Amino acid sequence: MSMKEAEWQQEQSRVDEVIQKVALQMDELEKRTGNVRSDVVEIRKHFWDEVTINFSHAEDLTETYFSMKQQADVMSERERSHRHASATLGKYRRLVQSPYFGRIDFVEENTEKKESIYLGIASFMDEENDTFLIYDWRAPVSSLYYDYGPGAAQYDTPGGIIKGEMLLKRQFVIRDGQIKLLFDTGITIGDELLQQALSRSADSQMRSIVATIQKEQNQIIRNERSRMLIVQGAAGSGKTSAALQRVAYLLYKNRETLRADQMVLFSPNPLFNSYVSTVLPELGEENMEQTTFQEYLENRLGKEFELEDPFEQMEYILSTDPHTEGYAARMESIRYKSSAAYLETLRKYTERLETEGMLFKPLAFRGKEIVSAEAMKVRFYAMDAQVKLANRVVLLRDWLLTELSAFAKKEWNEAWVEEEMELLSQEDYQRAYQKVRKQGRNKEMSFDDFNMEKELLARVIVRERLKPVRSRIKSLRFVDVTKLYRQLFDNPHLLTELVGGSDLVPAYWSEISRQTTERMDKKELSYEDSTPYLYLKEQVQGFQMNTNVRHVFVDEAQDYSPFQLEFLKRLFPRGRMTALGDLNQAIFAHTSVFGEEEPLVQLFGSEQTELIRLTRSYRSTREIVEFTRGMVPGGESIIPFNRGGEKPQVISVMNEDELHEQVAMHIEELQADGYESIAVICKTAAESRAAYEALASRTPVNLVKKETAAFSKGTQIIPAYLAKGVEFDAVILYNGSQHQYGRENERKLFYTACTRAMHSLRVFSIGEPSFFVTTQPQETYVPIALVPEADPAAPR
Ligand SMILES: Nc1ncnc2c1ncn2[C@@H]1O[C@H](COP(=O)(O)OP(=O)(O)OP(=O)(O)O)[C@@H](O)[C@H]1O
Repeated sequence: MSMKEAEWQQEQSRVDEVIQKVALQMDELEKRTGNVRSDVVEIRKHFWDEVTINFSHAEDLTETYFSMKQQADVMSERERSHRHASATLGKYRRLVQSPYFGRIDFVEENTEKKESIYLGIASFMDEENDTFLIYDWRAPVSSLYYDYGPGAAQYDTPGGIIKGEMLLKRQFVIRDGQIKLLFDTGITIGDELLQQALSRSADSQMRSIVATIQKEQNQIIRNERSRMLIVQGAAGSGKTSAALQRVAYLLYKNRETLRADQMVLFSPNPLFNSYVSTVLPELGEENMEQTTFQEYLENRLGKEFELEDPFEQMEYILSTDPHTEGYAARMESIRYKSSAAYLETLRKYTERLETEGMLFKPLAFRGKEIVSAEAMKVRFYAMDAQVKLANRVVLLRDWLLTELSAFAKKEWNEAWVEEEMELLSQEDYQRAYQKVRKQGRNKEMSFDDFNMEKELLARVIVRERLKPVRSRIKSLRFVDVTKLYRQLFDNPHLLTELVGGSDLVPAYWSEISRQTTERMDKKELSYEDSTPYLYLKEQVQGFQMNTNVRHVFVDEAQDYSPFQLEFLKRLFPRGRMTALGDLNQAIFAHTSVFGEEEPLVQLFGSEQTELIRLTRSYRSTREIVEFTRGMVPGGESIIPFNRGGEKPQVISVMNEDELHEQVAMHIEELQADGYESIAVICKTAAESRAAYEALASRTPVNLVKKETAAFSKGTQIIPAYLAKGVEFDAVILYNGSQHQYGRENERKLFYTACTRAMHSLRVFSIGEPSFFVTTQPQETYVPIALVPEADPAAPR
């Protein structure tokens, strides 16, 4: 037996031994959870048997309360331990299949003892001698595996840095308890394993990457120093993967203090949420909260306005002829309203409102004015100017509530109240009467007194009718935020003054103003107006904050305006932020925060900010990276992971019919080659729909829309902006012609679409391909021109 075989056998016997021990503990735990489960069921069934119920006297009531509480506590404790045991069981089930993926032998400085550390997705302890048979990949010592090769090495622990020497670094692939692959490796996590991981077929769901985390990704995962961590990484460089492993790491490291619901991920679309939702459960952790910025806006403004979403905005930009009237103004409007300059304008505007210009809506009831807008204004500006705008609004609210009470008092004796009293239905009367009785009891009034009863009934009626006014006051709706925002567009002098001179007013301002007010008249807000509007609203009505959240992850951060990130910072004042993005995939027309690093760094200040760059691209084959990297500035620094495949094909056809015939043929060819996830990526939703209609009769395909919640199996037809963050085995770019992608501002969208491909990329075009393709070096792709077949009858 060779040395290698002997080692292999030794390792296999260790695997067998560990699995046996895990299985044993699993059995015990299963029995225990079974018991706890039946306990919980029993307690639920007999909950009321154990509770003493007696409502006759005050003491009995107290006893009943404590008796119920005790039962509820017992039950929730059992439920908690049941939940915990089920989670552990889930981990053990995974461990018996594949207990670990790595081993390091390490000798700590100044000691002679060599320790072999095996790494898996969860720790496992030998109960007989209290030693770890498997270390969790997130344990402090495990970072040695990701950061070093054999030689001098060190790792951080809560007690300080531990130095020593790594003697061995070994990797395993274990499936169903059998070692399938075993090798010793140097500094990087073996290319062989990574090759294996990356040559697999793309899934409709993302997978965890714990066995092959790269050194620079490990820095993202374990970073705990900075308040703001910016990750700028090429397409497919593992930003999303690193972010998700980071969530798992933080949950492990801070397991006593941090819960999954204290972390929130902002993702590009709902489809993406479902795509990444399996990674954390696979690692034995609960999913963090997931949302989109649009969902947040809807939640805050959806009742007041019909909000345009970012995809509708994209559709407009991409499918409208740039010569159309109003197009240039809209583009400028999007650019300006998403810029830091506009944020500054709004800041100045609110500063100005501190001394003048607040607008209020009068309070009225049955045609009578309770408080006029003017009176509110006078009262507002009579307050101490040092008090912040939003705080003054709260003071005004309190004053309005007292004014309302005074008004109500005067209404009690009005004729309409008497009339209503007479018209009260039996049911309403009873209800009002009950209320009166309740109040009467508190005030110890005699109900024989008819007049008193009448007066109380009148009060109830007035209070009921004034409810909408009261709720208007309480929710601060007496401030006319809509008009305050509109003023910026209704009054050209105001903007000139705020920006500091007419030469600084954005181009097309009068057209921008017309478009904005026209929309607002219809109770609509464009996507570019929603965040600024909400910002102004919060400046005057006070900020809503979420102090529960500790970590905010912003994926595809390049699609956020400086405005939006500023917003997220305010919204989560106790949260650290991890912003992951790729400037080259900034598909929106607005200014990107990743455009320059400066504004992003300024968000928390350079002291509290750290920037990590990822330049290795793992998703696509070397050929696809070599073809696509030339499309974007700085692309030459993108390093492909060395995994080969076919060169991208660029196929030109004559017309739509031919396009559909060819695309359908290629889908079938790719399927025959074993590719399971195939995407036909289109420019817009409109083009996707047309492609679907033409292709569905030729081959089975699914149409992905913005509402689609999860991918179904098979071939997807999808607009490029919804394919963000997602990947496919093979990508067919539906029509990458010069006609479709001839504008410079479509470059990033085109690049984003092409970089979704893992193994195969085919770009079709009706007629000449886009200049994004034809400007690439000839040797990076295979051009195929399908010209009409020559007529055999024609003379040669
Ligand atoms: N260390 C790794 N080991 C194995 N696979 C990896 C590793 N890092 C990244 N990958 C794989 O590379 C692919 C791209 O990763 P991911 O989606 O996280 O990249 P991204 O930077 O977010 O991409 P994009 O910006 O293009 O959306 C995924 O299939 C992921 O599993």
